[in-house]
Amino acid sequence: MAVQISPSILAADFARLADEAAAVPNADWLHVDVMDYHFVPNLTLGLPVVEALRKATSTPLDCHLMIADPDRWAPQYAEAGAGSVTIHAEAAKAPVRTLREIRAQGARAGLALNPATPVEPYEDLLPEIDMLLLMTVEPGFGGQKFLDLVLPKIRRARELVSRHGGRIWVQVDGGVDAGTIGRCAEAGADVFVAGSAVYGASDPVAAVDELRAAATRARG
Ligand SMILES: O=C(CO)[C@H](O)[C@H](O)COP(=O)(O)O
Ligand SMILES: [Fe+2]
Repeated sequence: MAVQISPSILAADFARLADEAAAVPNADWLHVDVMDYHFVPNLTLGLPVVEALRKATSTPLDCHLMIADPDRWAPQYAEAGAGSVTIHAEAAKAPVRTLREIRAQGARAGLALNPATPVEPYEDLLPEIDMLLLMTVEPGFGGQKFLDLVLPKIRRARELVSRHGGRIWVQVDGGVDAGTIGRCAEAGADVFVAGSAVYGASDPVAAVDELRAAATRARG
């Protein structure tokens, strides 16, 4: 699968979200970080903002739910028109049911793992998902430093996914920039979230192009 870039609006100006979405027409997705002050010590936005953003842009929304009760809320994000909805393995109590409900609403279903959460215990869930999100920072805040210790897990995730037919995308999220994206791509990631590296750049379009080129080069 070709490299995909998903700029995170966490690093955008929340007062001008429609303009910020329009600022990256070359992005494959818009990454929407939903935080609830419970699963992570930060609060961002919820369903009404996702509904408004969906109407404001044709770029598909990649919703990353960092919330304590994804089983209750995730299907509603799919219903609101998100193209992809990702729940955290550490938070979901009924992941099989929730992932199936996301898919039943027509969205891609994602499973996210914190840096210290191993991938192997979730192998049996792979048939239920379309994307595995590997956090490369502790979730909760943008602008953190990329954690190299996740690189071996990206490799193991790519191996597992390949064994299951290679249909599942491997996404990395946190501290991804022109300096770190190559290592992620080389390890097997194919979808790259970047907040600060895109919205903190003077030319967000050029930043997306540069990230895509660096990841594509690293994959060889
Ligand atoms: O999920 C997230 C944080 O929990 C964000 O998507 C991530 O941190 C992106 O921001 P940056 O590229 O600045 O690290
Ligand atoms: Fe995220």
